[in-house]
Amino acid sequence: MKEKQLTNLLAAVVRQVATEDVYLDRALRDIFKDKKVVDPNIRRALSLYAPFVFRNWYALGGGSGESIISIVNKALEIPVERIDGDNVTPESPDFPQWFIDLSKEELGGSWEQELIAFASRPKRYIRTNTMKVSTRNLVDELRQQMVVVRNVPDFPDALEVAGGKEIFGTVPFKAGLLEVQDISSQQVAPFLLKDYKGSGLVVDACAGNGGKSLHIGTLMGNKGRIISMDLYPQKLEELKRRALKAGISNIETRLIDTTKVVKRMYDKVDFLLLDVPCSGTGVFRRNPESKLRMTPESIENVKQQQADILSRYSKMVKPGGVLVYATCSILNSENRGQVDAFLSARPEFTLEEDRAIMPSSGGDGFYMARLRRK
Ligand SMILES: C[S@@+](CC[C@H](N)C(=O)[O-])C[C@H]1O[C@@H](n2cnc3c(N)ncnc32)[C@H](O)[C@@H]1O
Repeated sequence: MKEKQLTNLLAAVVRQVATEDVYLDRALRDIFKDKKVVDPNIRRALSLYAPFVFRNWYALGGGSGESIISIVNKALEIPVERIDGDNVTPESPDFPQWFIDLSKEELGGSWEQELIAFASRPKRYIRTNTMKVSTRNLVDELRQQMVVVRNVPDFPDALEVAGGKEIFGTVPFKAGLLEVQDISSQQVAPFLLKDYKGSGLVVDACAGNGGKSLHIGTLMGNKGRIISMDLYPQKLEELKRRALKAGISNIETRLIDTTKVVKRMYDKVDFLLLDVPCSGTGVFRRNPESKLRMTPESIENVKQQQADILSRYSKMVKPGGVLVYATCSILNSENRGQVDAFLSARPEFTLEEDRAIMPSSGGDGFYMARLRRK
């Protein structure tokens, strides 16, 4: 009876994601709410099997005409303990052939190791909001809430969530004592502010919901000035809500509704972050369903946006100022390739340092480059 329920619910989630373009997180959240799935074993099984199906989509027959129910049945043949224990290492990467070819071209000899790394479950990380609490006290508070966390070597403000109660329901989360943020993404704000000495205008020009802006605000100790920009007002509204909750008050938001918004800032910015839209090829572990939607055209399209943003927004940087270009892609053509093309067109910038974090390191695939205007 329970098996039947699990099969039906899993098939419903997979169908929604595969055929209706719904995000996996969203489909799971909706099914937990709408269908009132109360049995904790079924909830747990669904949240393990649904991402597993998409991490192994092609191996299970997706993309070659197999029915959803047959894909789901094949996945459910694998015992839940194996999926939970992260023990399923595929023999080959689970991607369409065109992406495998592209990865060989872009990543060289390490392509297979990196694509296979996406088969494991993502680790979950949080960042202490040091404006409100020390990491040590946060660990105590989370333990009282039955959340199992461990310290992360070399990242004093980061914790890995190893199990226990779901973090979103806890008192420390509701009180804004922490942010959920991948360990790779946590490297960007310190990379941007490496030479920040307590003064200078900081702009996060592709700020989205504010993951990086909040970290920047925290590192600046709520002093100085950050302008967070984006094309979408609803994202900036969410950023403001999160900043309020986190107790960060040095962020000002600015909607890019005309080209003038950026032009007005030419030559004014000391630290500019361009966390540009990208293919998301570094975060397949977290969003395994995104490989079903990606096409060669969508990647080309996003590369044009990156080049355009780099070319126009870099004019905001003042002489002597810093520009950090970041993506959550593993493709060289979106990363160092973009930076090199930019540098040859704009010799007034020099590259100080760049860092490519690959998925085999355990976190999301990420790239960041710090350039300085002469
Ligand atoms: C990778 S996401 C940023 C994530 C965000 N920085 C964070 O840490 O949560 C890229 C963002 O760029 C925004 N965007 C896309 N095109 C843009 C443009 N031309 N100018 C500014 N923002 C843009 C998107 O709306 C999206 O929020």
